[in-house]
Amino acid sequence: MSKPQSLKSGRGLHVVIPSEHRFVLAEDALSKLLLEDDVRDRAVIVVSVAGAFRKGKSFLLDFFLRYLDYTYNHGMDGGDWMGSEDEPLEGFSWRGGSERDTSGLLLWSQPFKATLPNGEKVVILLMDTQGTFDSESTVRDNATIFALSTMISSIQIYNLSQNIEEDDLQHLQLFTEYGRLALQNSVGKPFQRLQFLVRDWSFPYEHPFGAEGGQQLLDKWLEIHEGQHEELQTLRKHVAACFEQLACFLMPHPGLTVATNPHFTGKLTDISPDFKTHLKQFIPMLLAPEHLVPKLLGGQRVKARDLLVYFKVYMNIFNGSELPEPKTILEATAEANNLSALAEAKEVYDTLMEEVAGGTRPYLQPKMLEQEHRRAKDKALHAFNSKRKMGGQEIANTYIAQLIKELDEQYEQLRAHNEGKNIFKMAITPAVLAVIMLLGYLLGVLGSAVGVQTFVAVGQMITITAGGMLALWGYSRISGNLRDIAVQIDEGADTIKNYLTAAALGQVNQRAVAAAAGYYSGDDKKHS
Ligand SMILES: Nc1nc2c(ncn2[C@@H]2O[C@H](COP(=O)(O)OP(=O)(O)OP(=O)(O)O)[C@@H](O)[C@H]2O)c(=O)[nH]1
Ligand SMILES: [Mg+2]
Repeated sequence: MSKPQSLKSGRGLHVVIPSEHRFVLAEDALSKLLLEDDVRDRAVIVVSVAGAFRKGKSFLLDFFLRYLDYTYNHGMDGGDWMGSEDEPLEGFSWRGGSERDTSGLLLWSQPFKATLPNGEKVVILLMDTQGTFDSESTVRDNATIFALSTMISSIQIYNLSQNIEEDDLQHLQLFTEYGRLALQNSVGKPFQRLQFLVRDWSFPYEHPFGAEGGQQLLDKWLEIHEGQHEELQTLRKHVAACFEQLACFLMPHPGLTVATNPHFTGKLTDISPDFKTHLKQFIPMLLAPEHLVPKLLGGQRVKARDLLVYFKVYMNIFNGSELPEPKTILEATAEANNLSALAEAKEVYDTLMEEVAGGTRPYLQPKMLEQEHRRAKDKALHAFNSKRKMGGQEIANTYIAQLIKELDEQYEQLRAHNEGKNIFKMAITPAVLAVIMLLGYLLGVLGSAVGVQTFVAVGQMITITAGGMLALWGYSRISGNLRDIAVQIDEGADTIKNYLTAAALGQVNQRAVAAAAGYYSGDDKKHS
């Protein structure tokens, strides 16, 4: 048998390192740890502790280390694994104070080799995590660390202070949902065991310290009953659907020295006996050989060398651009408010425009249509602005810009649709072009009759050009291509039509004036 390793020679190995709100995998360190000869082919048990910062996570893990060292490095069983009364607590870095300590993810540099009751050789890895909700981390940072540690571990300990509260469950929902997205098409429940651990539990007269009281409290919290608001039900169903096993343990307060004395070094003498008693229950409950939970993915045991691959894949996903950005509750609510106001404003616009330019309405003069668009747009903007929204004007402004863009696009479509209704206009362009062709032809005939070749050439050119335009216009109208050119031809034909109409009317007027003048002069003669 190999010589037992000393805990003192181990250390917390930084395997996921934060860097400017992204996380970097320390691949070399992780490979060295997981690809070691007698480790790589063993199934892994990964025990992680996660939760809010400054709540004694690393401190707790150092007691895990003592138990694991005693049981698996020294092969001892049942005795006093906690160590001597005045030995400082060492291992993963922990300390008092209000500033966060742990960053990223750490694994203990010495994997503990264990044998399950069925003879299977496994390896236990302890994971310490960056606390959530410190002043430096974004929602995305918190979600990434929590989700990643939940995905990698077979037991995730959710470390809570004093009680389980609704927002603890809401954060759990947000973070596990983020992890579930990253796992994509996993079948069944995506994660294994979630162990709630309530620190400083102060109501043992309601639910006693330990696993039983914890289970009572957890059952109460996760209960779904009739009349409960749907939102609360969804949250509870989500938590239950994410984990294979859920459990809870209530820990007593460790005493004022632990909580407040800056010179406290972790000596057992300074810790309340109640706390130590419950640590002695809690830790073997998770780490004794018969309670170890090997890491499973897709129903298969994960070996240490596989874990390395999973780390790499997950890190790529979290650092990539596929996952949506997790948002603060305010951001998400503001977005929802603004989106619903935007939808209502669009409805106002659609209803007003439907009345004047809907499918069953006749063709409308473009100028009138534009006026109606302006009016409906103003009303829509007014509807958007008068709706109460969270998030302030700055966020609202981005949605106003989006609303204006969408309404203008809608107007463009209505305009094109309106043009399509103008049958008269559809007939004008080919008629004008046909008249021009005819005029060109007549000019050619006249030219050859009087023997002026220039007239013949100009006439032919006019006929050919007008014919070409007619063909192009027809092609565009049928195929929908070259719409700009067709619109220009329409405009040109319209101008020529107006000019010809004006000219013809001018002629008619002149004749009428002349006829009237003739009538009166004839009359005069008659009357004279
Ligand atoms: N009240 C109370 N304090 C505790 C408990 N366990 C440890 N502490 C104290 O909490 C402080 C923080 O301990 P850490 O283990 O560094 O806390 P952490 O959660 O790892 O903190 P971060 O790494 O910053 O997230 C230390 O002063 C511990 O003495 C507990 O059960 N209750
Ligand atoms: Mg810590």
